[in-house]
Amino acid sequence: MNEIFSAQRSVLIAGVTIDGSTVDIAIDETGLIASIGEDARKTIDADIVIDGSDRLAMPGMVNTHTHAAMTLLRGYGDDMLLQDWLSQKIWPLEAHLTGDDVYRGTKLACLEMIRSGTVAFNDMYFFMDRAAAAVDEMGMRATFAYGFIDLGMEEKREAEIKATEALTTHIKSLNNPRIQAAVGPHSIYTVSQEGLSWCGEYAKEQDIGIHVHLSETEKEVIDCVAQFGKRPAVLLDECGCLTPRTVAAHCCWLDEAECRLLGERGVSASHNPASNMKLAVNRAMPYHWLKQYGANIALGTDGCASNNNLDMLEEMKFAALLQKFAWNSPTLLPAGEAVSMATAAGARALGTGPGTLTVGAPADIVLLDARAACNTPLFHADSNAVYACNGGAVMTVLCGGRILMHEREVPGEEEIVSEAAAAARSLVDRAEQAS
Ligand SMILES: C[C@H]1O[C@@H](n2cnc3c(N)ncnc32)[C@H](O)[C@@H]1O
Ligand SMILES: [Zn+2]
Repeated sequence: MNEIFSAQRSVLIAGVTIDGSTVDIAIDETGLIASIGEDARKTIDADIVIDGSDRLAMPGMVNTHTHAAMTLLRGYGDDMLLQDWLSQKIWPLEAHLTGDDVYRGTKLACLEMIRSGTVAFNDMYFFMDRAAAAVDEMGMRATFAYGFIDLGMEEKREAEIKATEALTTHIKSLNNPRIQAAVGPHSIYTVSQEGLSWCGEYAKEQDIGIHVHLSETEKEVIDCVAQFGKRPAVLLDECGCLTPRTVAAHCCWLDEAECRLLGERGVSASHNPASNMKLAVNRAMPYHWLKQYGANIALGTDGCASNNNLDMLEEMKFAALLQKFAWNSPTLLPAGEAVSMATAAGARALGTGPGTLTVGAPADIVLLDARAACNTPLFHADSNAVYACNGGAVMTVLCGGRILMHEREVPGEEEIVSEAAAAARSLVDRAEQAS
């Protein structure tokens, strides 16, 4: 059994169901889908054969907004207002984080994501070299941005610039096609205009993406208009931070003109419905406007302290339900669109491929249990995936043709869990001793 996890080999998924038809998926040793069809098994002499009977194949999911190592803060502070939650609970604890904590927390996050069908994620946090090491070991894809926060102080800005440059240099030196760097200005309320402009220019110069929080709360918009006389998306745009490689998380309080601006700039909006409802930001991302103006609308969970898990199957349901409820329209964001947000749109946001099960695409593939209660009866696979199932229905996960989980087994799981639990305990102890 363990052999199947070890190395990159050619793989045949035999007799699996896609869109109601039974097909084979052949994956070559470079990790690409070589053929899909009734006779795909004849096209390769596969090293590994996965039995696809009783399995539904879907593209691997992409979580476009995470703070992965915040798994260690799961349940540490709940049921609070965003500003209080960040300033009273989260930031004081994060002040004690170490690189080892981030490594262990990110391993736990990867484990959780793999177990619920996610193959790639867009991360903003600290000690990102250690997060990258965790992702490399787990075999996933990720984009890493150092969370740039200067609070308007020039001295701090210099330090954040150095940290951003160091991370970019480090990630580029890894030369790992699964791991990318991005620039991570935290938000317009934690980064000065000088800082934002530096981020925009640096991303352009380095030819990398931008990962930012945008219009999460009404307070962010009101304060921005009072201070700068313009709305947050306009400010970001003037600082060069709205690009086709920008992922803007939340986007709850955008007005129609800002949605048009995001569409014009080709920005990806990451919808984070569970976090938004938990922190009661009190407005749902205007999906209809973003769609109308052609923004790429993807999906994310946010960190585990505001969700409190990383299950993208659950997140699809939250997205579909929140949009319908908030905009009073049961036809808004149907199941098929929710699946596209979690797969193709996410892959487009991070540039990891088409995010579809097509010949030539990276073999980022999830196999769901067709026999699970949540998949019974099976009238519409997308409907069950979005409205009935959660990550527990995920049986097998491949990323770039490599098998990361098979029949719900992930190598090293027990150790990852126990080390993360110990790291979380020790982090809280250190913070409490210091206070
Ligand atoms: C990268 C930084 O972003 C913080 N962070 C985590 N969740 C949110 C959120 N919903 N809104 C704003 N910031 C957040 C992390 O706690 C870290 O300090
Ligand atoms: Zn966030």
